[in-house]
This record gives sequence, C-alpha cells and structure tokens, in this order.
Amino acid sequence: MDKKVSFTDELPDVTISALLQKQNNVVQPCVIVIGSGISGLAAARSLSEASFNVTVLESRDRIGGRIHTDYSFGCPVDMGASWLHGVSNDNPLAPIIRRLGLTLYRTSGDDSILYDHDLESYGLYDMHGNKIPPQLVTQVGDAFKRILEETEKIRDETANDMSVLQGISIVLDRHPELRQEGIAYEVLQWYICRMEAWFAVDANLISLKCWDQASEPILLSIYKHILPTDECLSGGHGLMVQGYEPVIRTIAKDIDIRLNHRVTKVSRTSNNKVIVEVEGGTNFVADAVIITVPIGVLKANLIQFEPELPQWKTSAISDLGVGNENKIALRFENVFWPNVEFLGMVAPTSYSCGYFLNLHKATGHPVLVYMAAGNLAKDLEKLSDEATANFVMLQLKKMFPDAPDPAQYLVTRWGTDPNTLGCYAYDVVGMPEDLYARLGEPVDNIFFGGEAVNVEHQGSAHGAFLAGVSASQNCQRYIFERLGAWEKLKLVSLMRNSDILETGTVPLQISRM
Ligand SMILES: Cc1cc2nc3c(=O)[nH]c(=O)nc-3n(C[C@H](O)[C@H](O)[C@H](O)COP(=O)(O)OP(=O)(O)OC[C@H]3O[C@@H](n4cnc5c(N)ncnc54)[C@H](O)[C@@H]3O)c2cc1C
Repeated sequence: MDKKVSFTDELPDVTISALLQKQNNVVQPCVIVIGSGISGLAAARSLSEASFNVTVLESRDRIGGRIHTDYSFGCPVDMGASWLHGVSNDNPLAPIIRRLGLTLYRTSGDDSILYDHDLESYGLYDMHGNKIPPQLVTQVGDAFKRILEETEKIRDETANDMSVLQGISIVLDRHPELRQEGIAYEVLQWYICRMEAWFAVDANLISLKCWDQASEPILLSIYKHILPTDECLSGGHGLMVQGYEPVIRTIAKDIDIRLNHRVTKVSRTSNNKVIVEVEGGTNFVADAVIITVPIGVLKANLIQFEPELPQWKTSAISDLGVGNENKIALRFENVFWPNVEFLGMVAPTSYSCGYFLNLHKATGHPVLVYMAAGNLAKDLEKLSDEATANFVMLQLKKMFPDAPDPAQYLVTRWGTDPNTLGCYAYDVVGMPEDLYARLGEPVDNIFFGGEAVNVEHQGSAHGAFLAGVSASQNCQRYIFERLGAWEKLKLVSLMRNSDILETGTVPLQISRM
C-alpha cells in the first residue's frame, strides 16, 4: 500500500540537532474523523501512524458500524458484514486477519457470487417442504448463467439504461428456450433472489448499464465463466468464523474515539479550519475532517454543511441508491437441519423466496441466519422483532414442519437505524457513471471515506477500509502541502511504520479449502 512516501521530497536540508531544537514549538496537525466503522477507523489509524492528532466522533455507543458481531448467543454472530470477499493476500484486510490468527470458512473457492457456495451444499425446498432435485437446481443455474450473458448483449445494443429485470425480460422474449416453467421457474426466482441479496435491492431497480462499472467485482463475479476476472480480488469468499469484531478492535486500538457523539454540522472557516458540531452543542475544531458516515445518512441530510456542499457533490449523494438487507439470527438448542451451508425456499416470486445461512456448518454453533434483502428487508422493518422472528420461523417450518421455537433470536434494522439508513450503495437506473468517484472527491479540507466512495469495491468491508486509508492519504497530502518546512520535518520524524498494514508471511487460516 502506498503510504507516506511522497511527502519526504519536500523536506528541508537540516541536521537532526537543529530539528530537535525546533521540535517543541511545532503543533501537530489535527483531524476529525466522523464515524467509527471500518473506514473511519482505517483513516484514523493511518493518520495516527503519520503522527497527526486524530479524534473519531461516533454517534453510536459502540464502534464498528455495519460490522457488528453480536455475542449474546454465547458465540459470535455477525449481524452486518460476515464474509471476507477475496480470501487472498491481495485483500487489504488479510494482514490483520493473519496476524490475529482468525479462521476463514471458505464458502467458495472461486470468485462467483451466484455459484459462490457449492451446489451440493445447498438444500433447496419448495413451499410444501419438498426437496428440489439437485440436477434441476444445476440445470436452472446454467440457464440463469446464459440469461445473464445475454443481458450483456442487450446492454451493448441499447444506448438507454434499463433495469436488470427489464434486461432479463427482453432476453426471455428473445430466447424462449431459456424460459422456465413450474418448479424450475421458482428455482429461477430463487437465483434472482440471491442476486438481489448481493445488491441488497430488487432487480427492477438495479441499473443494467452501471452494474459492472460501479459494481465491477460483482458483475465479473456473476459472469465468472464469461468475463475475465483479473480485476476481482481472487480467493473466493470466506466466512469469518470468529466474527469480524477482532479486526475492528485491532484497527481501533489506542485511537481517541468519542462514542455517543452524533455530528450535526460541519463548517469551514475563513482561516482554513473546520468546526465540527455535535448533538448537544459541543464543537471540535480541526485542520481537516474525514466524513465516513453511511451514504444513507448523507442522503437524509442529517449533517448540515456550512457553506453548503457544491452541486456536483450533492447530486452524487442524491443520485446514488442505497439498498437494504437484514439478518434474523436464530439460536436453537439442537441442530435439526441437514449439514449444508445454505437452506433455501423457492417460490413463484423472488420476493417470496428466501434462504438461511447455516452457521453450524462453518462454526459448530446451532445458529441459522435468515437473510432478507430489498423490499422484503424493508417490509420486515415494519414488524416488531417478535413478529419478524415469527415470520422467519414460518419460512423455516415450510422446510421443517417440526422445527422447534428458537431459544434466542436477533433482528437487524439497517434500513431504519438512523446511524445507517440502508445497507450499502447501488446504481440506480439512468444515473451518471461517475457517482462513486465524485462522492470520494474532497471539498477543500473536507474529505470523504466510507464504503460508497470506493469505485471498485463498494459495499464491502475491505472496500470501506481502502476508502478510509485513501481519504487519510489525501488529507495528509492536503495538510502537508500547507505546512512550513519545520512542521513537515517534525511530522515526518514522528511518523512510524504501520503495525497493522504490514504484510507478513503467516498464511491465512482457512478451515475449508
Ligand atoms: C447486512 C449487511 C451485510 C453485509 N455483508 C458483508 C459481507 O459479508 N462482506 C463484506 O465485505 N461487506 C458486507 N457488508 C458491507 C460492509 O459491512 C460495509 O461496506 C462496511 O462495513 C461499511 O463500513 P463504513 O466504515 O463505510 O461504514 P459504517 O460501518 O456504517 O460506519 C459509519 C459509522 O458512522 C457512524 N455515524 C453515522 N452517522 C453519524 C453521525 N451523524 N455522527 C457520527 N457518527 C455517525 C455510524 O454509527 C457508523 O459507526 C454488509 C453490510 C450489511 C449492512
């Protein structure tokens, strides 16, 4: 990772003793980071290692944001991010995972997302509890692959954008042989449901034109047999067996983090400072600010800017979509389900399909995690936790009529949680293609990090991490350019090597190859 290297070119030619004489008079530059998700923490860590004075302001009473490992079941259960996408040393999170000796359970050895879990490790059922023959699942999967391939042609043919669902519909008109009937149709809906879960939005809302540009690793993953995958992180997808929390704690170590500090306003002053106002009236003054709050929070204008952000920035914020995905985790006293990674229900619409991640297979704990995305995720947030758990149990009982009640359950509400207001960014039909890049552009001494700023890996933990490091580097460069020669020298003399970004030789621990 490119870090701190370019600054030293601008140093004055001095002796160490002269430097030491001057050192005590130099004030370290001060930066505020808003948000203690993985992006904000990565930014803060990188600034701190570069000897900047950094304070993180976090609205919640916990760190981690959309990475949240819950321990109330007596075992770690990730209610936000749970997979490492790209189980390889190229993944920027690999050095931390390796150093902590965390285990990854690889649900897929390749980079696909639709076929990211071996088909033999799925148990698919219809609404009446009948198991779907695996050959049929494979056969419909092959048809779905062809359909996706054909949608690419539609995109190349048409100047105007359309939704992925419209693209699929045109393909099926042109290629009646790819249409599915009866139970095969329901299996196709289940594949669409899985795709929608990845994007966290229904297929009628995803832009056909942009989904490879903005969600490039995702599309390449979908088209793994069709398009080259050289820009994807390789290594497939691995579940964090001990949960993501240790990674968060490691990045956050020794950083000045103020919990329960909800930022309401960011003002730029005429003397190049920023004033960051927190609910309750406290003000923090700094040389720069890095904003890493979720795109949903920015879209809802929960932070006021003085002067207002320029139009190119506000339009990027409003034009990006934000999807939703919720998890409902159920802990049982005993395991009564088969030893597969995923249990899925097929149905006549993708909305009514569903699936459970079987944590027992990966971690040994008797836990199933239901995942709902798009409109279903939104609708579930209208219910109480108890009603949501009941709904999920009804789904489970379609497959296993004798399923007992869970001993405990957990329900997320990422869409209505005011600290998140959505799951992660997606491309809305008909919008410009440079939104992620614009979102990441600084406005003077206001810098932007967060998942939605990463042009290549948005919607991921490693993408958010990289966006934080990148925002920190831009911020450092900005401040460094404005320092006098002695301040520069002081700063460089204090910089230390990163203890978390280092690349070691310890291999990643993968429990399933
Ligand atoms: C259900 C779900 C499943 C996912 N699964 C995966 C997965 O398996 N693998 C993967 O790689 N990625 C996954 N992701 C995506 C991944 O979790 C995110 O991309 C990443 O965690 C985002 O990090 P971030 O730092 O950008 O934002 P966040 O983690 O959201 O951090 C932003 C922080 O800002 C705080 N904040 C908000 N408003 C304010 C305010 N006004 N003042 C101060 N602080 C504020 C928030 O409380 C939060 O702590 C998933 C996400 C969800 C929701």
